[in-house]
Amino acid sequence: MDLAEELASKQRSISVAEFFEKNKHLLGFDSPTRGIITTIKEAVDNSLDACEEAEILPDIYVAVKKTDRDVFRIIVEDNGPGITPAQVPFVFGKLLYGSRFHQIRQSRGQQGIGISAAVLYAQLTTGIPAVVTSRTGHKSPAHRFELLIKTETNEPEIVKQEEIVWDRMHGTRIEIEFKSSLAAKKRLLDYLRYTSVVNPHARIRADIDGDLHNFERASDEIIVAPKAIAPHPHGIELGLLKRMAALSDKKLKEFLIDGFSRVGEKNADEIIGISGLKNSRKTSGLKIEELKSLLSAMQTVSVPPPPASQCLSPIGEEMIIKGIDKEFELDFVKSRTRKSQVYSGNPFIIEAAIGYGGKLESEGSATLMRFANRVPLLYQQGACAITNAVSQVNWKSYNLPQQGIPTGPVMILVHVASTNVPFTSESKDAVAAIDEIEKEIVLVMQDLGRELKNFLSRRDKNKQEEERARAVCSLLPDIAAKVSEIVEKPVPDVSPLEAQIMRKVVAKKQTIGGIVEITVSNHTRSPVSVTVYNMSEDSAADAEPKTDFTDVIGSEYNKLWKAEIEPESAWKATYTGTGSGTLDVRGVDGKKLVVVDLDA
Ligand SMILES: Nc1ncnc2c1ncn2[C@@H]1O[C@H](COP(=O)(O)OP(=O)(O)OP(=O)(O)O)[C@@H](O)[C@H]1O
Repeated sequence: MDLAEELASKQRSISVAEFFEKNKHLLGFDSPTRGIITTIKEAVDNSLDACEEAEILPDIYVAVKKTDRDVFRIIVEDNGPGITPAQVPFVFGKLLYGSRFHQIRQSRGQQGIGISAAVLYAQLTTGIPAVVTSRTGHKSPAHRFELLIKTETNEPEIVKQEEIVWDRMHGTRIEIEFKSSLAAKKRLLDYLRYTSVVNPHARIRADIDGDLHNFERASDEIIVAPKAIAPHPHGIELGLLKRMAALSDKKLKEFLIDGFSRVGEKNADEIIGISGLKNSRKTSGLKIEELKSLLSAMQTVSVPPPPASQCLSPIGEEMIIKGIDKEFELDFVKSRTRKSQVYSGNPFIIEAAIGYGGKLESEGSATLMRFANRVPLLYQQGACAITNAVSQVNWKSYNLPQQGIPTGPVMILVHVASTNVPFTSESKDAVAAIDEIEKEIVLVMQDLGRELKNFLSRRDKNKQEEERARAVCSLLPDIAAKVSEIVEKPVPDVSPLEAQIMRKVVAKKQTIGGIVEITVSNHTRSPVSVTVYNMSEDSAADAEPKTDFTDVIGSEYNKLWKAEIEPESAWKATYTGTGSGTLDVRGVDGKKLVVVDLDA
């Protein structure tokens, strides 16, 4: 046998499951430790996507339980729409099977590979079948499956299937067991926390080997999944055009108008004119050279950008702040959602936030939170376009030291939302270097950098003022003593004067529609509690908080008005009140600091 024949005898096709079994690192299963995070990430992404599609507020339960020395059971359960029993084996037991691959819209999952890769990993390391329970509504029973993947054929193997009684009305629960370790527990918790920041509508409860964590929702606003759009003429490649043309029975002009986003009569005529083709041609009969001319004409003609508002779902500035506020304590935070842009025909939106101070580490690099389609990116930070763009900014001009990314108590969040996030690999760890995306990130960082600089200089000015006030106050008792000695009067109590100098309380009143707005700026180092009194009946000195305010404040009475004000921060509240009132600020010890008459 000659060499060619010998080689030929060894040739055989490779199933996709076999390929990924060997190349599991490509899907984020490069180490047992990482396996846990990747599995939870894939399952939680699916749960959030499914809840959005069904317009349900997500309630997700995540558990990691040690079952043996190095075997862990991962459980993810959601209250989503469930999966029909006919689909369950394929969703979890076949790679490259999913509902999103062919749709042009923002979604977390794309390739139909994520969760089945986790099933494959489990069968590789422990051989234990994945257990899936799913129910599609109260009228249908729940089904429980034990599943494996036939690697040679990439087909599901149903080890067991039964109808069971499940106390959930609808939802899906997956249980996967594989060899791993909890060495990356911190990263896992970061993943859950970051997921909660960019999905403030989701409630996530986690039991990490007995350690319970609750990530509450900060918003009851249901997120509606964006709508799929047709491909944009500037974002299409020859292969897809060839397939679309072959499958269509339309004439050229109709094919262009119906098959592509933003192509109207005028653009279609222009494209056909430039391509040199006849409008009467049916696209299924176009030859490869003709398709090439058509493609080139499609990319030459100027067509409005794809309808981003339809197919993208940015988080929004307010929601980003809500998400950050519920998970981090910061002195300052600002966010931005940029206008949509396009790269190679794919629409994208950049959102970002910058936070400072609070409980952030004052040493070392800033906390950089990278997200793509509301999913945190946890690995390959150095290889990501987000990191590169953040490092390109000259942070020193915003008074921040930097070593690549800024250093100090800074938190930076960047979210890339797109119908086609250009990841560097299938494991979706890092965003590829696309000029248009990097440019947008640099711009948003510069904008937020200016905001942070303003905050820092305001804070420094306040600090200076406070130091001056402290210096004056330290002299007051001596001055009072000296003056009393001269005028031969008893030494007066200077503490109210000290209080006035040290504590700046600003009360703003706007009586439009009976709403009074109060702003309290506390420049003391000690926390203060704030109480509002209605002074129409009682005297300022010994008035009790009036219950007529509790109507407005409700059960939040204590929580809201006893709120601690961080040094150097402003505090704002709105309440409805008609009578004249005073604002009484007391120290934690109950000592009256200052009373401001709201009518003054
Ligand atoms: N919890 C769930 N609830 C409802 N449907 C689900 C759930 N999990 C998965 N699915 C369905 O199964 C399909 C396949 O999921 P899978 O994780 O394999 O791929 P994907 O999320 O589409 O893409 P990716 O490979 O990028 O993660 C999804 O497209 C979705 O239609």
